[in-house]
Amino acid sequence: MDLKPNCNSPVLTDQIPVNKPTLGMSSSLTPYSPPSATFPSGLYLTIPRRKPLSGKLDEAHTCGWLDAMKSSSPPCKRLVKDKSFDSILEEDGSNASYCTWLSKYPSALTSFEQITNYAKGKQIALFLDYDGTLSPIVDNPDRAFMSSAMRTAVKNVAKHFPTAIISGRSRDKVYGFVGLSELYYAGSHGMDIVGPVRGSDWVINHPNSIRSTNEQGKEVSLFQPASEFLPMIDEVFRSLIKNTRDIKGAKVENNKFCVSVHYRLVDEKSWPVIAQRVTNILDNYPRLRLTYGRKVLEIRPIIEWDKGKAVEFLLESLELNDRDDVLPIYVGDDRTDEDAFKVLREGNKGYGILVSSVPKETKAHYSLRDPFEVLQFLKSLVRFKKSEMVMHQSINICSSMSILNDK
Ligand SMILES: O=P(O)(O)OC[C@H]1O[C@H](O[C@H]2O[C@H](CO)[C@@H](O)[C@H](O)[C@H]2O)[C@H](O)[C@@H](O)[C@@H]1O
Repeated sequence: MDLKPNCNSPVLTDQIPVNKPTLGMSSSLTPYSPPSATFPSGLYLTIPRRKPLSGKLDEAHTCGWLDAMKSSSPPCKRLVKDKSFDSILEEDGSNASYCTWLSKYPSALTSFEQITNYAKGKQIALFLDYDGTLSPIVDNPDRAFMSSAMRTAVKNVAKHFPTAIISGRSRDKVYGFVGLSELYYAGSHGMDIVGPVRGSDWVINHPNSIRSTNEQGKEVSLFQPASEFLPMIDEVFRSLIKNTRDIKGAKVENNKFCVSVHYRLVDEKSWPVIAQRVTNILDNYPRLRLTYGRKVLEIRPIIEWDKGKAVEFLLESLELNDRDDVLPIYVGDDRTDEDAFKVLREGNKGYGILVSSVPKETKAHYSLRDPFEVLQFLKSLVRFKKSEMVMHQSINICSSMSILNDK
């Protein structure tokens, strides 16, 4: 995983690689651009960068990323090979740790009543990550299909609640996997959003917003705050392909406004090589930064934009932002989802739900173990909504009858 085991605690903690303080910096360290900020300059993170060391191996620099890459594996895997992480957890008593962790981040299923009590009379807005949340993590990123049961569940929640998918993938690719036109989609970690043609002046008149039409010919608003980076990202993508071609198992994925370098299928012995090649290339691109996810290094523009900003942007577009009668819920499994959890927690806006079967430090409020539990949660939301509708209908019938009786 993206989070590093802490020797003294069973909880995996977020670790920014050493020797590279300028990269992978949490956007939380930079203030949110006020609505009046002009883009693109208002969107840039001012990240001081090291000068590239021409032609030299920069070991310390690469080692930081190598540590991060290693930490994205289950902590015990290096000790006990060829066992599933869950069975390892049971063996070393960490299941108890998971239970302790659950008391801080309760299951959204067992706490469902608490969630819906708070949601009563409110409009729920649902934000869903894709990989590891709606689809299980698999070796080949091109085959990360969601089940038809999950598709049906997402389709059903979208009938009752505005629903958006926010993914690190390119928007087209994630749309290809999900295939539901009734949702909103944000690809490239929120740097490519298709939303409704409404919202505040800030959203509508934003210099990075344009009117467009979607696959169904419907008018939509397209927000791409990193559009000027497209040629650069393309160049880096090609360079990464060329420079990792000889590393067995390495896979470079073009996510339009960011690039993923996968090392899930790369022998651990070659991880230093991957880390070195990627950081060497990035040294030539001071306007790009490196972050990491689940056995993946992610290269993206240094703009101050992430999944948290995407949630705020979509809420604003849906005219649901900063309203007491709205409850946003974000479900995600990865480090990049923490930006969205943070926005919801710090703004006291709604609930973050972390999908994880191991204890992790998180800004989420609740947890779910895996995509199967996500499916149960989505189904429960639909049942809750239907029961609320039935209750309202009964109340309406009763009051109409009492009006008639009065007459
Ligand atoms: O924001 P997300 O939708 O969670 O996207 C994050 C990355 O997800 C994908 O990679 C992850 O899932 C793959 C398929 O299960 C797995 O093979 C890989 O190891 C995971 O890191 C996607 O391929 C990446 O481009 C996204 O950045």
